[in-house]
Amino acid sequence: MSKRGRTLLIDNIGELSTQHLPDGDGQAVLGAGGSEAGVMRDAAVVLDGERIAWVGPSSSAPEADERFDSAGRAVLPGWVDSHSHLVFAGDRTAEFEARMAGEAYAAGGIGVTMGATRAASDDELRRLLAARVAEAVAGGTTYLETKTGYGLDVANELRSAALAAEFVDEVTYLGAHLVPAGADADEYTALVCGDMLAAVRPYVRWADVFCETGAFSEEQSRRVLLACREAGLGVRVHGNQLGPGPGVRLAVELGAASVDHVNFLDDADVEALAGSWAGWTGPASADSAAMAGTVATVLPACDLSTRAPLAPARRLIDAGVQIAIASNCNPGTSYTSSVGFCVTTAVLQMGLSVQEAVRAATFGGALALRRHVGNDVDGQRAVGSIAVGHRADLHMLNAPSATHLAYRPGMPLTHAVWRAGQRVV
Ligand SMILES: N=CN[C@@H](CCC(=O)O)C(=O)O
Ligand SMILES: [Zn+2]
Repeated sequence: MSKRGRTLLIDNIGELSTQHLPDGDGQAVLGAGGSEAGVMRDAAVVLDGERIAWVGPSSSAPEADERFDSAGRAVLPGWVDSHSHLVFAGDRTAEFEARMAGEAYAAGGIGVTMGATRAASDDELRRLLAARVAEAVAGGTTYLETKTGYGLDVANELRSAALAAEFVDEVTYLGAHLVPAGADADEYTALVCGDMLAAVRPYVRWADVFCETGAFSEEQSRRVLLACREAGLGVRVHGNQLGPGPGVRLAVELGAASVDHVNFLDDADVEALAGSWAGWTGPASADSAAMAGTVATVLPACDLSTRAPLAPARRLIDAGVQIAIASNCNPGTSYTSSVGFCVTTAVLQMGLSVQEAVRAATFGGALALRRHVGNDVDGQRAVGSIAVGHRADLHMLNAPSATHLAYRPGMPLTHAVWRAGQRVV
């Protein structure tokens, strides 16, 4: 084994959920009940600096500089949280209480957080961001996306993007989150496509649009997504959250990497999403990122917190759609960064097997961010699965199997976390 960094052998792993399924997408196998593709028993992993250097049976593991005895615990890839909104100040407890008393969620609450965020100093936002990222890591998240979207003018969207880039792995431009009160919708859309986009562009890899009644129409959303794509950003969509609508079909039409929420889907939406995956031959093929379709990202904590019908994750998987599970951490609809809680809910309430849910929150998130492949390409390694050459992002549970995530809901099962080879929990 090459000695590029200090090596660490993690052995006696009772159950290793690699989520590495090179011969196909694996979802059908995982859903078949009992079969566990991508899972090894009595396994070991060797980390070499930031990368995974070896994966195999514990009994034949090579020696390393240091050793960590897992004592039979389960190990998964670190969570890949592909959808969050962490750049904000203030909270919306009163809105949440009103919702629990029967009021429906509406997009307008975003304006409340916009006001608090604009009023906060850079240092205050930095402190809040650092605390939120630390909470996510403590729960096993090792790769994190976050969005702008509570600035909603050029200066504050730029500030949000720049601050986010200091703290997270991927930043998404969400100037098209809400038309600020008093602004003309078409003029604001033009700003989002023009000066605002130019300002944030150096800090962001993605653009997103809230395509929903009360936010941005199909036509406005298309304009924003096309302008952002033209500027070299990958695109994604908040769609079909509050009711049936054009979000999913627009996302597929424009080759979005993901459409997120997907609570209200008709047959045509599911067919469009499935069709986007028709030419995909799985994670191992050379053109795996280029051929990937539109991931449907489900947000179980948001569904519970807004009392929305749960997104039809089971139906999507059965139709051949690749799904992700993410936290959607934000002050309005989902004030939690616990991906573990989302996985638990997906198993208990959405009909996913444990390995399907773990896969969606690891490999699925990576796929939604197009980081599921790559071996030091552009300085990036694959995340979301455990295989040689991938980034050494591991989540060890204080439990013998991932099943305990659902079997022991709400328990603090995170025992240790390595991010890019560094022990962070
Ligand atoms: N739906 C749009 N955006 C957020 C909610 C934002 C808010 O209410 O502050 C979401 O993903 O749920
Ligand atoms: Zn969101």
